Amino acid sequence: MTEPALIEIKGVTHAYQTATGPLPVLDNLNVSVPEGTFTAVVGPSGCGKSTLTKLIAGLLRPDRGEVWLHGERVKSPRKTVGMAFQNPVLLEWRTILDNVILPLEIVAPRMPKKDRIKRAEELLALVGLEGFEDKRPSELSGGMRQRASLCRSLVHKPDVLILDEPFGALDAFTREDLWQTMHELRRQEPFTSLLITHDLRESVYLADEVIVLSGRPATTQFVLDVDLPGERALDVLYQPKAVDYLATLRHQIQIAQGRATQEEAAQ
Ligand SMILES: Nc1ncnc2c1ncn2[C@@H]1O[C@H](COP(=O)(O)OP(=O)(O)OP(=O)(O)O)[C@@H](O)[C@H]1O
Repeated sequence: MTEPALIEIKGVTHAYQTATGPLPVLDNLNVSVPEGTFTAVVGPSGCGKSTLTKLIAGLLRPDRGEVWLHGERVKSPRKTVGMAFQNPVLLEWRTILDNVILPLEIVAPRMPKKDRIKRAEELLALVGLEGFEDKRPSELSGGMRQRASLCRSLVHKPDVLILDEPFGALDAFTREDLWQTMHELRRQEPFTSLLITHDLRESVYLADEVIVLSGRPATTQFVLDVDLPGERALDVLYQPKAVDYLATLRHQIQIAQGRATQEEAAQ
């Protein structure tokens, strides 16, 4: 028997209740993320990508269908999910180290303080923030704050790391640095991740599989298996295979936006 995937979205349908009536956002969506893999989700703006992350984290309940995490049905917020967003929301009254430690205070209150500090310091060193432990968030650049936020989302070793456009607000060079940091983090402490992004290059560089969602209400329109080496240098994006992937994804997004057809994509 094959192991169930770590994240299983089975036939999920969801609508928001608005003043003008229900707004259908997800329609019979099926997504499966095996343990240890990195899945990226792309799709037109407003199609329901963030809604999907809230369902996985247990912050929303689907109208129909089921969300499973590690063999358990998700019915309420989960401590075993780490999340990082476009805006890192670090607490200014805490140092960088204390910001990173915060999830351990909630999830592992009995963990000795020295162990919490050691764990946070190790992660900060891994993302290149050694020496910045005692700084306040406002003393760091945007890219450094996002690195600290990644440490905070991983400090309690969550089953799954959900990344909702975490690099979207960064300049292109900082973003590429962070992509490499993600590969390094994954190598040092493997985790299962679901990344929401608008950046197709980012999806191909980071993910093992890219899921293209259709326009709202979203369903799975296309799945790309990224057959590139696990350890990727940035130049991989200029190799013919990656360039083909990017062209395919661009076309699929145009289809999702209603600007092209599957027949045109096949030509
Ligand atoms: N709490 C809410 N109540 C009502 N409508 C909502 C709510 N949250 C999101 N929506 C609407 O649901 C739709 C999907 O939103 P969602 O944030 O999931 O899309 P998205 O694909 O992540 O968007 P983007 O790519 O622009 O970040 C949007 O039209 C949004 O306006």
